[in-house]
Amino acid sequence: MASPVASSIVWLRDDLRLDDNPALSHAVGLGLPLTVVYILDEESPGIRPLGGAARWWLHHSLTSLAAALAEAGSTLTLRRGPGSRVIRDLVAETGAQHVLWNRRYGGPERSLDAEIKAWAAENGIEAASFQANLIFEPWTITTGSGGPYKVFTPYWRACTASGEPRSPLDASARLPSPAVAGSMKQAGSDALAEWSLLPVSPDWSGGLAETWLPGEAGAHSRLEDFLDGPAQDYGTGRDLPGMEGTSRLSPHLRFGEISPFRVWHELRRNFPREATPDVGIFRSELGWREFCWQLLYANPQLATRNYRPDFDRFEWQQPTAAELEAWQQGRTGYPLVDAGMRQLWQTGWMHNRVRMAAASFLVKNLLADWRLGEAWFWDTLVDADAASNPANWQWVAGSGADASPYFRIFNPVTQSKKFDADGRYLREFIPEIAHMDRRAIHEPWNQPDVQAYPAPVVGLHESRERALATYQKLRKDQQGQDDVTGPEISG
Ligand SMILES: Cc1cc2nc3c(=O)[nH]c(=O)nc-3n(C[C@H](O)[C@H](O)[C@H](O)COP(=O)(O)OP(=O)(O)OC[C@H]3O[C@@H](n4cnc5c(N)ncnc54)[C@H](O)[C@@H]3O)c2cc1C
Repeated sequence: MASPVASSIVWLRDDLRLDDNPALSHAVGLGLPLTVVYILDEESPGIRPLGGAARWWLHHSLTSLAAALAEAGSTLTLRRGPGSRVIRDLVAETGAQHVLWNRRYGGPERSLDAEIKAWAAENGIEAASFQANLIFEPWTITTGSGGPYKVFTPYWRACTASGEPRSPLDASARLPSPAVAGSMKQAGSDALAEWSLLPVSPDWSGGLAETWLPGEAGAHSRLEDFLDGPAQDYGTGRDLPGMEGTSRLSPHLRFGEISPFRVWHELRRNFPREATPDVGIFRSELGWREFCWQLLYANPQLATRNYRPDFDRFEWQQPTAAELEAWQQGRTGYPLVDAGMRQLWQTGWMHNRVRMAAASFLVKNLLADWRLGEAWFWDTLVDADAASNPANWQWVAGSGADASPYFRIFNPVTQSKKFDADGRYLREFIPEIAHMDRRAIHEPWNQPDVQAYPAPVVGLHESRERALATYQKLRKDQQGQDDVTGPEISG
């Protein structure tokens, strides 16, 4: 049997793109036959299986990636199984001497990558990793004492003071071919359909398909639309759920269909005079994404453990099945919460301001453990992100880093009047109350013609008092103090 010629493997993970993909660029530089693989790994220890909406996204994103690779003269190999076993198999099958990937930052993923690197070193194979998905890698931004930041503002100041991020790398029009006839085998691939990533019975994905175009082209067109419009007025527009005031790049960033370096530099190119306040605010939102990842890097258990251990004794209440269902299905009787939860179910996405209000309602008005909400979002968000989801849930719950203080209880009625004054967002998602005028729609229980819409599952006043009393008990237990400190803020 002819010995295989040298070749390389690029293992794509959360970087489903050709543009600004340093691992792919490195492979192009090597010029060797190239196997590009995506591994569906639901077996390696600690890897969190994707939720339903993310599986839907992944299916379509891989379809789009495969087409882009084919256009560049390559192919996408799909394999399922534990990452380390699959990579070893592929190396054996193709004779690859280089295994290349862009770095991930979650605990189990890092262990897996380290294991493969060690195995590669023992076997004389080059395993090289690259920076692609975070602009500021967690270990590069540390406090004076060398630890991770716990507060966003100084963290972001340190990031932005650390120099201009590198320029993005353009995609190569041509990738090395995947096989060399006669000497190197082309790796066999699973068929995407075998992975059953799409929902079947029932197929709940119609609203997702109407809303999104997963893949690199969809990501770039979202960015262009944003730069041409909402970016100019982001500081105000981002708070108004009834209009498209934000970028909606989150699922594209989650799956790495667009590089944060590309987003950063496109902002620079479009707004050359140093940032209007709106651009600065948008950039700092990208910073929150980076901050969440550095939190996860330092706290791999962020989705299961309180960041602040004092919250371990917080007396969350198990919501009744009816309460939890009402929240999940958008039937709490509070229009802003319900519109958000219905938007989530229909489109796989929810506006940030409404995420905060809906999350606050669950953890404060219903007094449910934040992990219940985090798990629901994990299953239903197309942008469900291993760092941003738990970090934001803990932020709302008060148990997280730089968190909103527990006594900050969003009032869904005040929020709705303030940020959706004319009720446009509420009308879009709650047909039962769409006929009400802009004053009535925020408090439909005061209206005579509201039969089709549920009555509130809890009273805002009592549930707020209960939440504050529970928090006060925690503080008392821990500090021997009587008082709940801090001002009362209701939205
Ligand atoms: C309870 C809760 C759960 C959340 N779960 C997720 C999640 O799983 N995945 C996720 O990407 N975001 C999450 N967020 C943050 C935020 O709501 C979304 O990133 C944002 O709504 C996405 O819309 P956009 O792309 O239009 O954002 P834009 O306003 O256009 O912001 C641009 C980008 O900045 C990042 N970003 C903005 N706000 C935040 C933030 N608070 N934390 C981290 N990154 C941010 C996102 O990558 C976003 O795409 C959550 C927020 C809350 C309150």
